[in-house]
Amino acid sequence: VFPPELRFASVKLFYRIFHCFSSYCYFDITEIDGVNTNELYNAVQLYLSSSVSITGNRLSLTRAVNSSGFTFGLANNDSIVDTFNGVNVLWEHVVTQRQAQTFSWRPLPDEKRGFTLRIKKKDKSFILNSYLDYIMERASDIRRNNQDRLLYTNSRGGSLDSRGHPWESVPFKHPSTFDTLAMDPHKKKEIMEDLLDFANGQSFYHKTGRAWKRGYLLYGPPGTGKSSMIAAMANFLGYDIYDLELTEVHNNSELRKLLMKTSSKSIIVIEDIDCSINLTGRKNNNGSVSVSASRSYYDSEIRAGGGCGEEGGNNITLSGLLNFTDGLWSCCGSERIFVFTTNHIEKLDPALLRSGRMDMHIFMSYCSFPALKILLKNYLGCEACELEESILKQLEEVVDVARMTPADISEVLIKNRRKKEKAVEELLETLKLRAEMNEKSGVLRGKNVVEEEEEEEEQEKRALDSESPKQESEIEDNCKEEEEEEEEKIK
Ligand SMILES: Nc1ncnc2c1ncn2[C@@H]1O[C@H](COP(=O)(O)OP(=O)(O)OP(=O)(O)O)[C@@H](O)[C@H]1O
Ligand SMILES: [Mg+2]
Repeated sequence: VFPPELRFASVKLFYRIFHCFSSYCYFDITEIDGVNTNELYNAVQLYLSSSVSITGNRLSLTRAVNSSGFTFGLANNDSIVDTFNGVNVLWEHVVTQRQAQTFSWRPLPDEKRGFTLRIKKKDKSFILNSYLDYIMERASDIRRNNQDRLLYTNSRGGSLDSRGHPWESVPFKHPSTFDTLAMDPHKKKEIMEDLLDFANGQSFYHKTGRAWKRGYLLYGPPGTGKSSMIAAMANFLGYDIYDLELTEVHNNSELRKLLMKTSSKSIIVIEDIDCSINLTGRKNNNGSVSVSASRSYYDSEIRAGGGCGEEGGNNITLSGLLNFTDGLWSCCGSERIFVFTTNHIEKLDPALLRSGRMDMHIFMSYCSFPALKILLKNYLGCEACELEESILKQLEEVVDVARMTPADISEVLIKNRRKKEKAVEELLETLKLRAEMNEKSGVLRGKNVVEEEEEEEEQEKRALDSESPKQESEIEDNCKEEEEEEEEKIK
């Protein structure tokens, strides 16, 4: 009887009047917002899964890819009351059939899903300000607890995936933990406490006006557990790992984009920082110019200066990298840990080692006796007290002089892991042999191992505190010399 326009107008009027008298307001959170996935929808779903699992009679159950846990959900068109700081709200899960699709860039699901949040009008500002933030936070906690860690890599070079992400991820299942990590227990405890302080330190970082991030530099010979330590850190804190391949990054702005696409609660790793990019090598130890290093330094200068960056060329500069870890951009997320590893700390540019850059420098050294005990326990399942007193004593005497890495030792142990006695025997033999060799070579060069170690430490220290402006200008001078020399060679 009524024309459709009039019918529509009267329905609208009816709703207006109804809303004026109603003390509630409603918010729709749809699964797909235009063409984008609505992050809030997923967050609400996860958040409700934790409370719904206790109260609901009919629930939906899902298990995501890469996930080791199940997620409960509100069944279709079901509702639940949630309480936040004494305020009650009602959540309803609304599922309707989508109308036949017209043209769309992306195929949309047949069902249109969404949550409707009903709150009292008087609670509106309170709820909108803090409740939704709280939900996002809780959801990401739940996601992290349910899901296996992820390991991201930028090995694709600068190309993006279909969702515009520069990182590729795989489930991260490295079994290394602080329990299995063989190193001095005091040092280990110190690192674990430092990590915990960091993870629980939101208010501290906020109060002191510092960005919520921390840097660790792991250095030491190959096979001493630097990579294992990173895995242990990730497993300990439940963080994802971003393994940054610097050689795949072409310039500073690409580096910044990569950083912007990392999430909070993650460890950003640059392994072998001395090799992956020519930030160093401007000067080698004794001050003379190292040709291979200076050539690539020179080359990269030309590329940067001439603006003719070839495909695959690498134009990252030290200042770009420092901006990445230190500058304003480094704060575009929070709760992030940067870890750099190197086998040659003395090759690093002093600018990277300056205080405040890397908060903690951790030396991963050759296997010590306390570390050896951990390895024996891990590989043979035997506590030190189960071994003969005399054997233990011999092991203790010889292990430091042998200077074997935990990787070397675990190889010996793994070979005989079924026969404990034989494993320990062989280990002792190998250690003795190595110790003897070290002592001999030390004698031949007129030094003993301890002296050598001291020298090594001194070198490290030199690298650590070479910060004075004089030294910096020295480096610059050297660079110029280097360039001149190169130019001559090229001519
Ligand atoms: N401290 C350690 N505790 C337990 N296992 C270790 C330790 N160090 C090395 N290993 C064993 O040796 C293997 C190699 O160690 P890892 O890759 O961590 O060494 P790295 O210091 O990162 O070496 P590189 O400098 O060559 O990268 C690991 O798979 C691990 O099993
Ligand atoms: Mg490694």
